[in-house]
Amino acid sequence: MTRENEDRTPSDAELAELVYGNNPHVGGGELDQGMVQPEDNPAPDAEVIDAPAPSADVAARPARVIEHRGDREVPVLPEWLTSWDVFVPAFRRHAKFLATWSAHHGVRSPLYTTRFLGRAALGLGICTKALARWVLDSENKAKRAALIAGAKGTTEYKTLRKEHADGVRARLGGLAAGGVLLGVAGATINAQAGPDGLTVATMAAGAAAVTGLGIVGTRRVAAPIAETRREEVPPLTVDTVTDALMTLGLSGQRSEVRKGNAEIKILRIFSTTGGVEIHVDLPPGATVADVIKNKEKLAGALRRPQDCVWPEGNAKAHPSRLNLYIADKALSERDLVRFAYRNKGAVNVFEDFVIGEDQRGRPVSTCLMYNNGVVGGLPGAGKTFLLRVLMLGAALDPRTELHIHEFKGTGDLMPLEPISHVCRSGSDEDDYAALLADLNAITAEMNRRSKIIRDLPISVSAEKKLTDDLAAVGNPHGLRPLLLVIDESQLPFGHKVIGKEIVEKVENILRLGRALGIMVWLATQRPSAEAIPARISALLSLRICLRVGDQVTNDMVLGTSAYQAGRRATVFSQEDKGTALMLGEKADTQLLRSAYVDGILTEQVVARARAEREAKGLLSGVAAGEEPGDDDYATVLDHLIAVWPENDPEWPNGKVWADDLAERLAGHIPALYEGWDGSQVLAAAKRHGVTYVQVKHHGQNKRGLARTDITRELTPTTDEED
Ligand SMILES: Nc1ncnc2c1ncn2[C@@H]1O[C@H](COP(=O)(O)OP(=O)(O)OP(=O)(O)O)[C@@H](O)[C@H]1O
Repeated sequence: MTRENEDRTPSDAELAELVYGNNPHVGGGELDQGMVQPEDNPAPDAEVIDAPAPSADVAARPARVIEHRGDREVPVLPEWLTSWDVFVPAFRRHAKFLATWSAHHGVRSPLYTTRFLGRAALGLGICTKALARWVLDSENKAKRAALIAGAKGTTEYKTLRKEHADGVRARLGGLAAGGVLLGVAGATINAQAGPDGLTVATMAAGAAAVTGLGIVGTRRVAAPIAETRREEVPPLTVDTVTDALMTLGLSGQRSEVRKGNAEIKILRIFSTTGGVEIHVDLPPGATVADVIKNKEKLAGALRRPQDCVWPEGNAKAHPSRLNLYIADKALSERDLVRFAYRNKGAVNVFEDFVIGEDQRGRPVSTCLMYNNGVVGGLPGAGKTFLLRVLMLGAALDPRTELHIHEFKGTGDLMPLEPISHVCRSGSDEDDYAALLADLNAITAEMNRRSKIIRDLPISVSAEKKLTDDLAAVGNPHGLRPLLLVIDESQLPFGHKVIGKEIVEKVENILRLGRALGIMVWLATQRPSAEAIPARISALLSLRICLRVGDQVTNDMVLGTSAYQAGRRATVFSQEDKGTALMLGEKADTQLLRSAYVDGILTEQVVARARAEREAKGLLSGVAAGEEPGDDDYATVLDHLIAVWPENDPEWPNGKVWADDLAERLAGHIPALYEGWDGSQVLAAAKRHGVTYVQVKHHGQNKRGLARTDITRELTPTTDEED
């Protein structure tokens, strides 16, 4: 629709008024980045369709575009002079180059000297020959010979010969005079400065002569004296970077056109911590995502390993502003990342804490509270180490209650037992049962918290969630942050008997526990649909993907189409241990090199954390000796015998229905067996080699177990006794 008052094209003055409004800071001709330049964009000839009429109100407001004028400040000093972080690495890099360059050529200097003397000898030959030719006027020899041949027998012949002889004599005289002059100069120096002065002067003249002759000889040979190492890596100049970006065919919809490439603008190239940074404006139509997708090609074109080339966007500028960071060292060649809290420092789980660094060595932080997460990666990629970093962060907030279930069975997380409420390692039936029991307990705690928080007045709990203040040490409701960690989650989730129930319970905790201060972290080496069922995956807000083998696994951890979008943890090599892509903390994926925390350091930090918990009376569960630790190796068979007397009067034939046994177990250790039915008891017994039997009782025939089968299984064989 065309409005009445827009039937005519606005004049330049009107356009300027529209754009500037009455902004006192913007002068008449000061249109800048993002603004319409009247001379560049003459008023359109066509009708303006549906353009809003400038109401007095709008015209009075400065146009929105003015807010995006860009940075008009010009840095006074270069960054390396104002930033210690930039200066030190740049200085180190140059000093290292100078030192290695000097050593390289110093070692070869005898070779260079010999080569130069050889070339000086060649130069001497060249100069002597040239002098002889000058004295004998060899240049004109052919011309002279022709003249002389033509004038043979005439007086002119004699004249010509005489002229030549005179010329030669004169030049010889000149040479002799030069010699005499040299002699006189020598005698004068001798008289003035003595024999030592003469020696010095002779040597200086000799050195000058040898240098001169060497230069003459070198010019003839046309090969450099010094051996320069051919640079494998081209320097980062405007041309090399532009050429490399050109290979990506950025704005070309049709690759043969690529006209936008002409508009790649390199804005700055400068040294920064650990490398070089390049700011680029990509051609219109291309975005940083296009470059990130083609990182591999770009690295190839820059002749650098992929993990040295890090393209990033600059959200503050515009989607086509590329900040390209080229690291000096590949990730795997860098030093291990130190744990920021190794010796001192506390963590508040409601705030960010440092878990590692990124490709530029900048600290990477995360906040555990109100987040649930997953760590995925191939075996040996560094999952357990990463989990340890997260758990130590939680441990250093003495309020946090740790519930650790590690199903790999290697005890990697057991160093955290002294501060944990629950800490188990292994994948026996009782470990699965213990997880289920713990999930039940956490669910009960979750329900308790939800009631407490619901009943709190708004003035105390405005957001109706567990806050830092509500969880303060000594709060009357016993509210504490709670961290549940399940390492190798594919095992309990895939458990034939109780797997489904575990998944349901975890899903429920993920869904409702977040706001109530319950944080869940899963780790798996097989991030398949079984390891992280879709309903659970959808509830995980932080995703950390270490090295994975294929696109499917990559996308399981980082989300659908992550691989397509260039977020590829498949590019990490075996050496990139502890290096991951992290999604969730920022709008886009972040690279994370996690801090290196081995068993010894874990123990040290745990000792510190335990001391603080002890001092504040915050030890609970296994750490406080309230629950059996994981050195209780009893299995379901031991528990069955405990509830099954040898001569059970009710079951005289030594066989009992499974349902009855389930009830007895639940009464004996409710934390483990609460809610079990007969089939779970039979499945658990089967894992320990005891199969079911049919049991007739009171006229009914049901599945059950025979006590003798259990005792046989529990009796050590002769070999074991040995
Ligand atoms: N952040 C790190 N920096 C350097 N090296 C690391 C880092 N994290 C782990 N590593 C190295 O990688 C090895 C394997 O780590 P980890 O045990 O965490 O792997 P994993 O993925 O849990 O393996 P698996 O799935 O087999 O249990 C460690 O022994 C350690 O040497």
